[in-house]
Parts: sequence; C-alpha cells; structure tokens
Amino acid sequence: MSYKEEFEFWLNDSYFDEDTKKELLAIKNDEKEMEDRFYKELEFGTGGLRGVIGAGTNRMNIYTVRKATQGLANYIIEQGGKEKGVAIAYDSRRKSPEFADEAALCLAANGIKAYVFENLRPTPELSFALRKLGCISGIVITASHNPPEYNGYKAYWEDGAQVTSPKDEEIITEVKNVTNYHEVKTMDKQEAIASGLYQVIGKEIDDAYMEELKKQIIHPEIIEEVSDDIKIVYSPFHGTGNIPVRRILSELGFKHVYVVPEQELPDPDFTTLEYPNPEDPKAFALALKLAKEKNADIVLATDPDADRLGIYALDTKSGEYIPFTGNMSGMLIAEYILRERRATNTMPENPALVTTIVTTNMAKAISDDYKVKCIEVLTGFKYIGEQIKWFEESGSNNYVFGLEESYGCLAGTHARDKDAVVAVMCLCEMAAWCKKHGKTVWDQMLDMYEKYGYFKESQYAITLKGIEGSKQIAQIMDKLRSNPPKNFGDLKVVEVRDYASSTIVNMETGEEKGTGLPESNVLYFDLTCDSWCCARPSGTEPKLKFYMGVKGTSLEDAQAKVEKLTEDLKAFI
Ligand SMILES: O=P([O-])(O)O[C@H]1O[C@H](COP(=O)(O)O)[C@@H](O)[C@H](O)[C@H]1O
Ligand SMILES: [Mg+2]
Repeated sequence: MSYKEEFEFWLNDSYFDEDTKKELLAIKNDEKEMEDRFYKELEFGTGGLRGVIGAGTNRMNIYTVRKATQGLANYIIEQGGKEKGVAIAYDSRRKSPEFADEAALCLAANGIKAYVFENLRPTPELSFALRKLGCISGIVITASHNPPEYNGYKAYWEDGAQVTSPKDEEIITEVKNVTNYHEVKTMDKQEAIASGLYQVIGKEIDDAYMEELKKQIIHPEIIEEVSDDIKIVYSPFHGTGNIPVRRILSELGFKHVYVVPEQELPDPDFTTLEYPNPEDPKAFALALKLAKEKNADIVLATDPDADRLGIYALDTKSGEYIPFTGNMSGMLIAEYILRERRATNTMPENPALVTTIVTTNMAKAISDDYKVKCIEVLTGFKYIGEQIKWFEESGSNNYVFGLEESYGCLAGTHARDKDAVVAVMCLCEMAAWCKKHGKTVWDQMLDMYEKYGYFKESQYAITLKGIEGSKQIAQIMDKLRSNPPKNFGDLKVVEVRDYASSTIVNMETGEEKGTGLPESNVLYFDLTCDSWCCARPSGTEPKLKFYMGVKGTSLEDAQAKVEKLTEDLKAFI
C-alpha cells in the first residue's frame, strides 16, 4: 500500500478508534505529515522500537504496539516458549502504562502469560525480573532519554538482554508478516486477570533486585566510615530511578542524599528539562543549584528509564562542579572495581571487561594494567549482554564490568542491560573510597589520567529528521565510504574499518582483514597519534553521530587535540 492508501485505510476501517481518526483527519491536507506518518512502519533499531507518539504506522500508538506484540507472540509460540510468559515494565512517559497493558493483553489473548509491574520501574529491573521469573521474553515501554513526544518498546529474550541477530531479524519478520490488523489479538483485562494470564508484579521483585545489587558492593565498611561526611545530590529526571536509587543508597547507609525536589516525581512532559538526557549538561541545572546549596561532593542523575547515569563532581580547588562524560564515569567505576577485586582476591578466573568500539581507549589501558581481557563489541548494550550470555554458555563467569560511551554500564550479571541503579551504587562506593583517602572524585580522575594517559573523547551529531533526513544520512555515509579521507588535518588515516562489509583496510599497504564483528553501518578511522574517529547513524534518534578520541600529554593538550579533530572532521560532512 502507498502511504496515501494506508492513511485512507486507517481513516475508514472500523478497527481504528474515533480519536485516532480525528487526529488523522486534522492532517489530511498536510501531505508531508501524512507521508511521514505512513511511509513506513516503525523499525527495530539499537534499542527496539522508538518513535513519536501519534496515529500512523510510523508512530507509537496502541495499534503499532499491538502489532509488534502479535509478531513477538507468534515468534514465542513458534519457539515453543509459550508456557514461560513475558515480563513487562514501563516508565513515566505519556501512554507508557496504556502501551504496557496493550502488549500484555495481546500476549494474554495469544495464551501467553504477562507479568506486568504494578507501576513504573527501571529498564534494568525488567531485565532482572524476566530471568528471575523464568520468562521467555520481556518488554519495556520507554523511549529512554528521548524528548517527551517519543515513546518506545525495548524487546528482551530469555537471557535478559535486548534481542540481537538473528533473533531480532526473526522477530521483525514475524512482525512484518502480521499484515492484517484484524489478525492482531487482544482481550478484556478483567478476563485476562481472571484466567491467570495477566499477573501484577512488584515488591517481591524489587526486594530480590535490591539484594542482587548489594552483592556488587566491595567495601561496605568504607561507606559506613564516611557516611556522615559524604553528600550526594541526585535527580531521577522525573523518571523511574527515584524509588530504587533512594532505597539502595539508604540501605547501604549513605545519610546525606538530596533528591532534586522539582524532578523527583514522574512527569511525562519532563517539564523542568528540555531533554531528559544525562548527556545534556543543561539537564543538570537544578541538580547543580541544589548541590551548591548543600555543598555536595557528587551530583548524579539517571535518565527516565534509569539505565544511564550522568555525574558531576566538586573540585574543591576551584569550587566548581566538573562534568564527567559517560566514558569518564565508566572508567572511574571500572578502575575501582578492577583494582579492588584484584586487591580483595575476588576477581574471577580469566576476567573480562566488555566495551564498545566507540568507548574510550582508556578502557584498554586500564584492563591491561589489571591483566583483564578487554573485549570490544558494536555500539548497543545488547552486544555487551550477549557477551555475558556467551560467557555463561561456556561455563565461565569471566564478566567483571561492561560499559559504553553513552553513559551506560553494568556491574554484575543480575541484569543483562545497562543499569544506572547499580552504577549509582558503585559510583557512590567509589566516591566514599575517595573521601576516606582525602581526595575528590575529580582528583581520582586526574590520577587516572596521569597513570593511564590523557584520553579525551568527543561526539558530534547532526539531527536529520524524516524521510529527507534519512536520505541525507545515507548520502553522507556513502560519501565517506566510497571516498574515505586520507587524513584529518595532521592526523593520517592508518586503517579504515567498514563494519558494513566487515573489513579493515590498511591505507598504506592495502592489506585487508576482517572486523570479527557482525555487519553494521559504521565507519571507523584509525588515525596516527593514538587518535580515531567514527561515523554511524543513530539507531534510536534521527541523528548521524560522529565520535572521536585522542590521547594528549596533558588535559589541555588532549582538549586542544580533540577540538582540532572535531573541526577537521566537520570538513568532510
Ligand atoms: O537509549 P538507551 O539508553 O536505551 O540506549 C540505547 O541506545 C544507545 C544509543 O544508541 P544509538 O547511538 O544507536 O542512538 C545505545 O548506546 C545503547 O546501548 C542502547 O541501549
Ligand atoms: Mg535509558
């Protein structure tokens, strides 16, 4: 069907409700809007389905949620997993509880039991819950840190990680095969509850999740020692982190935790923020204000589904709060865990740290220092989750820590997705360790730069929306691919990795080798002087992302180098 036919179908078929039709009637003279809403179906990207809430096949609404779920249900049945059930969580976004119920009732109508959280919960808790309950699959209704007009659908499999290839493709095929909306099943909620196909979950899972988190604490005695002195400001950005983060910090004995009052309660409009993303410094305005009033040591914020953590730490010398990127906070936690596990003899045999191809190279320097293997995977925490599954299948427990540049990490294997609740906990333990040793978290970061090297990374993204935007993104990638730059300013391109064709080409010798990773639309340039840059279309937002990294001789030198590389890279776009 053309987009116009699809539009007419939604407008006229009895399957769609009156509000949906009203919404569509209002845009009937707006060709562009009509095309954007109907030219395709929402696609599974890095983090499942993600789209603007509204009527249309390319939007998040009860019909697209049900259809995706029918596809998932068909797949579950085909895989023989029907008896195991599916766990469902949702965040504080507009329509999140409704979409969660739609998904649950579609599963129930297919004879698959749905375990639905009583109210909002963090994404990592769902990852934990589905394994705890022995489910075949899991769903989180969330668009993570995207702007308020978005919602989404993260899909998990039995091992607790978001689906990767070939499962994602197999599920997508099943969803595509649902061509008739009338084939999508649903049932009455009361009936589903009465027949035992809709079960509400809550406290028992929360308690078990908290217990698992606590197992990651290495030095409870240090927390106790400094608990009177250390001050923490925290914001859940109107999302799911509020209750679990407060609870874990209080149970561990942290006494001075100040939650940003304006951002404490769920709010689907994220009224106090432009963009509820800890990557955005503007999102920290209220938290930093409170931190100054309280003279806090550290300032923490989690995104709405509580799988990303952003931090600022007080530099007592300048009196300023210093922002930490996801790479920096990830390294602080990684170094602490690796060091203290070595010191306490609690490191597993053949330990491994898992990072992604766009994560800081400091990860490699630290893991070398502690004789820990560093494994690099594609962008997307699901690939880190997949490694944990493979470790487990091989009968080992090598996994120590996993992190990516986009503010996500995971200590422990209770969840198979990034977990900002456990990250807050580890970060606060590390901050307590710093306090005990008379230094700030920023001092610790400086010590790490001095020891491992002044690694500095940056990101540059261009937002290109809609059909035109995705064409432009494809064109830029094609241009870079067909005619790869030989140098970026003074930095020479040593190797070009094209993850789409799984090849690494040496620019001097022409020698070719494989990337060893699944195919993905990513171009990576290895440059001279320990520098690199990388381009990839985002799988969750209409953006083309460029990542770069350098190694300097001092903080200032690294900063200048990364700025220069960013400018030189812009010349190719
Ligand atoms: O959005 P979240 O926090 O669920 O996070 C998701 O998207 C991020 C950004 O992906 P992309 O660069 O493709 O937009 C990924 O790094 C992350 O692993 C994934 O879980
Ligand atoms: Mg998130």
